[in-house]
Amino acid sequence: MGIYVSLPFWENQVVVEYHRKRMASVEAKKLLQTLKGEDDGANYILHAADYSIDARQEVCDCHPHQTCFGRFINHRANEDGPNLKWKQLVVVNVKWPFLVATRDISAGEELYYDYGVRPGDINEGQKMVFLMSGKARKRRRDAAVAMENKKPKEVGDASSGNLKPRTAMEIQTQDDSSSKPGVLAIHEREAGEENREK
Ligand SMILES: C[S@@+](CC[C@H](N)C(=O)[O-])C[C@H]1O[C@@H](n2cnc3c(N)ncnc32)[C@H](O)[C@@H]1O
Repeated sequence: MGIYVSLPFWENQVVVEYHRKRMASVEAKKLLQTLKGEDDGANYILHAADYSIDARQEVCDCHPHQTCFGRFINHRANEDGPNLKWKQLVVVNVKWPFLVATRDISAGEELYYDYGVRPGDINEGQKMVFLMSGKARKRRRDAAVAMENKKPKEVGDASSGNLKPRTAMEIQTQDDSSSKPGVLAIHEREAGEENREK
């Protein structure tokens, strides 16, 4: 589940309070030792400087009939452009964590903030499968294509086991009648040779 907004927000506007049970960070750290996996809700605990908010439960004693929307907001790392960041605001002399828009947010957008965790380092041994943002997916695709373009292609007669690595190859459909239809062959393009595919 994630949170999608039905109204627009503008940059720096407070979107939601991360409100639930407040506890000292020392206490939260002890609690984390007892939580084994993400099913225990460890990722619903937000750590501020000297206090933490335990939002494992949907409701809290002071708001027994209201859910905390902040606890449903998913993670997106800062480099992938989350649209929220958390900020402490003082309410009646007490600091509380709020989620504030990092840019204008349009109605219909999903909310994200950076939990400050990275694959491999979440709460010592706990696992979180990281969803990839569209941008991160594109970066990975582009990197794969760049790698593929750099890689020397191997050519030759596979049946004889006589594969010769070559670079700067052109791959086109086999047009030799003696070969099986549809099999790909690799032809080295001579300088000035016409492109046989055209
Ligand atoms: C604070 S909750 C966020 C709301 C959660 N999606 C839900 O439905 O209750 C944190 C949990 O959401 C999931 N989550 C949040 N961001 C994620 C991401 N970028 N990739 C994968 N799972 C994510 C993980 O299961 C994590 O333990």
